Amino acid sequence: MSMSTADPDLPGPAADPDPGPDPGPGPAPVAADPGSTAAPAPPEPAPAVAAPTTTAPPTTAPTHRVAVVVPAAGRGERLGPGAPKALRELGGLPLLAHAVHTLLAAPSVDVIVIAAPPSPEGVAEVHRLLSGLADLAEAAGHRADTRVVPGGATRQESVALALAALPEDCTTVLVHDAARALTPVDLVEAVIGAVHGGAAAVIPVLPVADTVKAVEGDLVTATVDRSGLRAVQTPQGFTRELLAKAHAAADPAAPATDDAGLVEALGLPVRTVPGHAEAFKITTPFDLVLAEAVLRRRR
Ligand SMILES: Nc1ccn([C@@H]2O[C@H](COP(=O)(O)OP(=O)(O)OP(=O)(O)O)[C@@H](O)[C@H]2O)c(=O)n1
Ligand SMILES: C[C@](O)(CO)[C@H](O)COP(=O)(O)O
Repeated sequence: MSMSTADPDLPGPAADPDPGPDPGPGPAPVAADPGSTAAPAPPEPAPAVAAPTTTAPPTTAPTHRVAVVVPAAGRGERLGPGAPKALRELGGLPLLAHAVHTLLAAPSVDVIVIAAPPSPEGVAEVHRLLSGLADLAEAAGHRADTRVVPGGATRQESVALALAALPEDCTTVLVHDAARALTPVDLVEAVIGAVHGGAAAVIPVLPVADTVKAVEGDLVTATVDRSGLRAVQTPQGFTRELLAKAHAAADPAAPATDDAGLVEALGLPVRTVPGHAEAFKITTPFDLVLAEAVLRRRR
């Protein structure tokens, strides 16, 4: 891939004149908004099975490619009734389209593997969405390898299924929630940079903004010292070897809420990099309102 974050060919927002409070030395918001000027191409007939979708493979394949696994199979129960969360709309496009467009705009990302909502309709919808994005990327001269697998019953299982579909030559792997639809491309690049810099497991984190209490029922039992606490985001980055080892040792019956947790369970170190406020996870209806506002401000 050879795409810059400020590529004028891609539909992206203008630089934000008022970026608002920054969480620290994290990356600045970037022009990676898939929804600002163009929607994906009209839906095309989708394949009946989850065949890999490959768009314009590079003419000379590098031997150490970077892959991003995108768990997108969640139902979005906290968002309320409706389609699987990754397929719900934000600014006229599915959350997953926003997330994938950002990954397509990240210069260091070579391969994207999506764990789709597991129903045949969900998988077909993700194929349709990707073909729309591929048209856009190709028109702009960008190349990315995209694959789709049906996701699993838990996030951990969805990630494991996507890992099984990774091309052999991917030696760095990021895991990135479709639900973090507005994550800046610079954060993706920062995580890849940290892995390439020698950290085998890397996660973006933010300080905890609120006072934190321990409770039993409706009674407070303690005020927790939050100075050593961090809220964790994605993308989380790993050497492929370590991530594969962590998933191989994982217990499907007691799934971890994030991939770094599996590395911690091995007793191995996980490094942090500064996260970004706009990489928040769209979980509740209020998060969707917030995301719409962020998108409007980018435009
Ligand atoms: N079986 C699952 C569950 C979750 N995810 C993905 O993991 C990410 C983080 O999960 P979360 O935001 O908690 O999504 P949901 O599980 O869909 O949310 P809820 O608990 O409200 O249903 C999302 O991109 C989601 O699609 C997944 O791929 N497979
Ligand atoms: C992986 C994650 O996004 C890190 O914050 C998060 O744990 C996933 O969401 P969940 O609500 O814990 O399933």
